[in-house]
Amino acid sequence: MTMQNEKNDIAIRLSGISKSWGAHQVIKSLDLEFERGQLVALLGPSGCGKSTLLRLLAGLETPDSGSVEIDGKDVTTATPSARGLSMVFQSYALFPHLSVAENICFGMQVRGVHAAERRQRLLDALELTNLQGLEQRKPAQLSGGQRQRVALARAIVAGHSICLMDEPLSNLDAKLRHSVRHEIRALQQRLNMTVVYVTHDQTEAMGMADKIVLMNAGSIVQSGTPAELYETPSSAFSAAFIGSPPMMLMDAEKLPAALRASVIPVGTGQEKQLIGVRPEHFRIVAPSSTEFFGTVTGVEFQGAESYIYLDLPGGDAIIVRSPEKSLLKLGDRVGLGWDPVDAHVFAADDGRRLSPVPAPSPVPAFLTADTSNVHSLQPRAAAL
Ligand SMILES: Nc1ncnc2c1ncn2[C@@H]1O[C@H](COP(=O)(O)OP(=O)(O)OP(=O)(O)O)[C@@H](O)[C@H]1O
Repeated sequence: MTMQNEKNDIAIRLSGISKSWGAHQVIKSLDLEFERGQLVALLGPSGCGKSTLLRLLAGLETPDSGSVEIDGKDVTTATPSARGLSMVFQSYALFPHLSVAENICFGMQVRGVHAAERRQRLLDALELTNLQGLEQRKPAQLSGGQRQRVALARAIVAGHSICLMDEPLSNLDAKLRHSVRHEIRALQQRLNMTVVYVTHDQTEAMGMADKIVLMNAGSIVQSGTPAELYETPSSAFSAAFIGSPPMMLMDAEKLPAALRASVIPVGTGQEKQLIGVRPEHFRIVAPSSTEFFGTVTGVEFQGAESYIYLDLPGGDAIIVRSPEKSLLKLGDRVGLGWDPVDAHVFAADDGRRLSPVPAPSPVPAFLTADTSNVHSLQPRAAAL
């Protein structure tokens, strides 16, 4: 890849961005790049600075220091309209007195886009967002999901390749959230848009994003693909934030010595540690085969799996995810174990990861397999 291409693949670059409100530093000297055509989720707990970061990107706030580059141009002090971005907010921000079509076309009209061009873009956006037939309705006559699709259509007709979204699904009920989430992802991929997507919902980020930027208290805690964050959390914070239920963190001192010794990395035995295991990686075994036990405090049947709530002798409580319908009852005592490769060790004081980062697993054979037969199938498929 040439230097020129490398530069072109970065849609947005933030360098040393800081922002304070009074004495409260909300964004702490942050560096971040957004690759073109990716959906990147800014994820983190309430108040960690996600929306502020998005507003700095949009030009709705100015950073105290650092720079914002879009498509290789410094836009740190540029107005929102000069940045060539579209935005979708949780509140939809639709004009109540305008119809769906008028809401979608409003920005184009203001910018003086020719009527025929406006009409064509409107028709395309209505089709992409599945809003045909609703053009004349007012926002009050639409469901929440339809209103959010109008907001999406408005972002699409703007024709910008970068779209910023701030919790666009949080006003929708759980079922609708799932379907609109799927629609947003499909649209983003179809139009090859660069989307920066703010959410505090890790399921949403895991399900939609090419990359997750996990934030806490104004800093980036970890960034990577959803699988990287899930499989190799860099800190106890990442481990406990990602996953539903998240990784279970147990005080290492309260676990049987043999179990502890099987996972603690050499040379780190002096400090207090937490051992993390994902709920699906616990094994329920016969009590006679282990020194590690738990007492059942609840069982939740979820259809495809069961969650078993257990109290551990040291006082920790854990959730075990079982792929079967569990027959365990309250008060049952069960033996527990895990495969050492599925345990993660963190420092108890600052939460940093102590266990080594495993080498990336080899690319599965089916992804590198000879694809000549795929090509040979194409003419046949075309003939059908
Ligand atoms: N205009 C403002 N004036 C003063 N403080 C502000 C302002 N905007 C945001 N803050 C503060 O900055 C911090 C970060 O806010 P921000 O909205 O970026 O967080 P967030 O991660 O998006 O949270 P949420 O998920 O709750 O929206 C919060 O403590 C908030 O109170």
